[in-house]
Amino acid sequence: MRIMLGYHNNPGSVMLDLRTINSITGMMALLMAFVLLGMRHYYPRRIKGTLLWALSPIVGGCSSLAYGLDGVLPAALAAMLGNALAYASAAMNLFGTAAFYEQPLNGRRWLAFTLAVLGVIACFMLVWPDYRMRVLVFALAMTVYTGMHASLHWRHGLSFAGRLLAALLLLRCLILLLRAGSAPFIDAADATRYGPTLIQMLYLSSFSVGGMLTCLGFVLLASERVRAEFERMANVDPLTGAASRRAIMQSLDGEVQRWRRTGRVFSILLLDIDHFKRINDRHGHAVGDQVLARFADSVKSALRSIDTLGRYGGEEFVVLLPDNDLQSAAVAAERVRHVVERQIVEAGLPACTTSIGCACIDGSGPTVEALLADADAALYTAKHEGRNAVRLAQPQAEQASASARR
Ligand SMILES: Nc1nc2c(ncn2[C@@H]2O[C@H](COP(=O)(O)OP(=O)(O)OP(=O)(O)O)[C@@H](O)[C@H]2O)c(=O)[nH]1
Repeated sequence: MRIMLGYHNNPGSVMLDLRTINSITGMMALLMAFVLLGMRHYYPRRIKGTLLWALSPIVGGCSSLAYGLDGVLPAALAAMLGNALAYASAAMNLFGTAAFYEQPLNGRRWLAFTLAVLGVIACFMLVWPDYRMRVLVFALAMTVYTGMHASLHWRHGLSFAGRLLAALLLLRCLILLLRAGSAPFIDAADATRYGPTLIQMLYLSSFSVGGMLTCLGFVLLASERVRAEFERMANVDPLTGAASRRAIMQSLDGEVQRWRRTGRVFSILLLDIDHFKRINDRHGHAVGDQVLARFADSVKSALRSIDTLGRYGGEEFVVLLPDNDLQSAAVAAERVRHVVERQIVEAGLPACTTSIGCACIDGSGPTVEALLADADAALYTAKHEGRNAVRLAQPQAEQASASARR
């Protein structure tokens, strides 16, 4: 089937031919590449692969240029250079994606594969000149690259952008297979890069329009990751891995709402490392940081998976214990106190203990602030009575009569 893409015999109309469309989309892909290059300066360092993604369309553009040097350079050299750069561009996309999802890929194996493919294409160019075989081998090898790339996005990109990229790349695979399947029927005498057949048009568009959409997908994917990363940074304390103060306060608020709706009680523990200032003063701030991180790990190891540890500030932490009354919270607190005391020494860090105040929503006021104030009062008692101890909040009526007695 042959199609005509543009007619210029009507002087009033402006029609674009395939070459123009390719040039425009190629330029847009380059623009996306520069957007990615610019954006990556603002990405957290943990986001990998974006440099390779940004370089890929640039190398792809060089590949098109190299094909266009036919006539300036010997035809075989221009074609081989174009092919090599096209594979380099595909490899950059593939390895960029592998780095983004932190999936290992064997670079040597892919290099060997690419060199073998280029060797075979060179043979069909110089030893047994056969344009159809060159098209077949090039398209099949590119299908392998694109298929692997699509499968990475399919398996690891569970977001909208990941799925979009997987679908785009699968479509490109299909077009490449069509191109490979049609290779034996190409009219070799008439074979030009911009030949006007439908498959040729789809094939070239899969590189130009498809390349531009892939770049757009990369920008979306990276933006999604940046948003998730910032959310994680806002919700997780970087030193200890515990929930940030903002996140734990949100969890406490949610738990109070749940209690109001369902009546299911919960308790909190307020923990404070004893004489932490001394550890800093004697061993230095860096060791103090290690103690804090180890402390958080130890507390987490003594909790259930549904409990949440949050850093309240400095060396003070809060634990949310869903479905716990005050007595079971006290049992959990004793377990935490023992585990912390043992594990920090076992880790080779300066010995330290913790004081813990427990409060239950049932015995406290019906707000997060009242609950924290009760736990704080219990913690104060634990500190006051010699530290390394667990104390329970007194029900408010008892507190009132106790302060009246004082
Ligand atoms: N290394 C380190 N120290 C911190 C951090 N945040 C707070 N601190 C230190 O924690 C210490 C808290 O000291 P204090 O509030 O006097 O309490 P303490 O020495 O633990 O005494 P008690 O609570 O009464 O047992 C201060 O020296 C803070 O500088 C941190 O992120 N890293």
